[in-house]
Amino acid sequence: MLTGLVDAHTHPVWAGDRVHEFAMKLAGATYMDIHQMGGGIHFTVNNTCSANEETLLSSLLTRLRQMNQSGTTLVECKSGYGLDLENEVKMLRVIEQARTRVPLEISSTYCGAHAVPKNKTAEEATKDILESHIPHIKSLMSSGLLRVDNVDVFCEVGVFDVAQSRAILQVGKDAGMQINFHGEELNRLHSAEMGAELGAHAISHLEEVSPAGITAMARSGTVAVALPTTAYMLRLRPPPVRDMIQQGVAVALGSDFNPNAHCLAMPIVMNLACVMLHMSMQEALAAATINSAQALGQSSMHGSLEKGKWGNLLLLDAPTWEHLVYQLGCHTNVISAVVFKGEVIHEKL
Ligand SMILES: N=CN[C@@H](CCC(=O)O)C(=O)O
Ligand SMILES: [Zn+2]
Repeated sequence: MLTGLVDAHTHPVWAGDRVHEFAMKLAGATYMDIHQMGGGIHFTVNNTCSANEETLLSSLLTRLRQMNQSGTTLVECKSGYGLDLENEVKMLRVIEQARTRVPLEISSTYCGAHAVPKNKTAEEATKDILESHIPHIKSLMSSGLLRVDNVDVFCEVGVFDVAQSRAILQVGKDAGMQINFHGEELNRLHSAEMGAELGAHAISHLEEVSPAGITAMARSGTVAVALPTTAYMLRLRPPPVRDMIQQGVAVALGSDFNPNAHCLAMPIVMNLACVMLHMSMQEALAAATINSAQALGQSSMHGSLEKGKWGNLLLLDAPTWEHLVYQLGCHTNVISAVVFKGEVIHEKL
């Protein structure tokens, strides 16, 4: 028996797959080549803006149920393929509706600063987010129509710079959201230091984090969310997880499920973390449970089997728990049942 898995970073609300971009990347295109050509996030934004709420909800529920069957009992879900206020709120509403339809806990994230919309500069988009998006979302939160747990930005060259990201994250925090953002993925911008200074709960990616950034995160108690599927798909240098652990940073794991990294299964992520990020199986288990719960500010009720916490657990059909990590791609055979809040919600056929 193991505690339920916690997926600390996903983008599960979208329409239109990007299998054609997988082919382009295999032929040598980089993530940013495709993004700058108007593909990548922009391709998904076009398709997601054209989709209605019912279509988005239906595909989201299918994805969440697949996560359930792979052992996930708490998952972070981002908006970020709307970019304009109307479509960002549409995505957040879809996530809100999913909360009562699937037996798993959702931590929702407003990620309106996921890319710069085609008709705006980054500066204009930042102003729009600060003056229009966040105040509107805050009012929906106050009136009980939406619960939004986290605020996110993609802080990257060609997307939002450190000053713009700082402003968005601070205003999101002031509106009652936890700071949890994409930093130091493709270029070293020292956003880890900025996030630590703002008291970020978590920073994801961190492939390019500096030693000073690691020290700052250790000091502020900011959780590092490592995303091995992204480093694998994009053939990036993996984040320096060993240095982080040694410096006392809690490392969590996320599937980063999105049209670029189509992986819903935390046991696969744990295997990749062991091989690519040099984590032990015990470290990967802590990262995919209690540390991920901490990244989402939910470790008091999730992430371990303890008196007073939710009864979220996996029953395994294997000689030892390590088989969940070791049997790459066979996790649905290894998991014989998933229990959420004390109820069996999935059983192996
Ligand atoms: N890096 C930014 N965001 C996502 C990718 C989203 C996409 O490519 O659609 C990530 O975490 O990997
Ligand atoms: Zn992401």
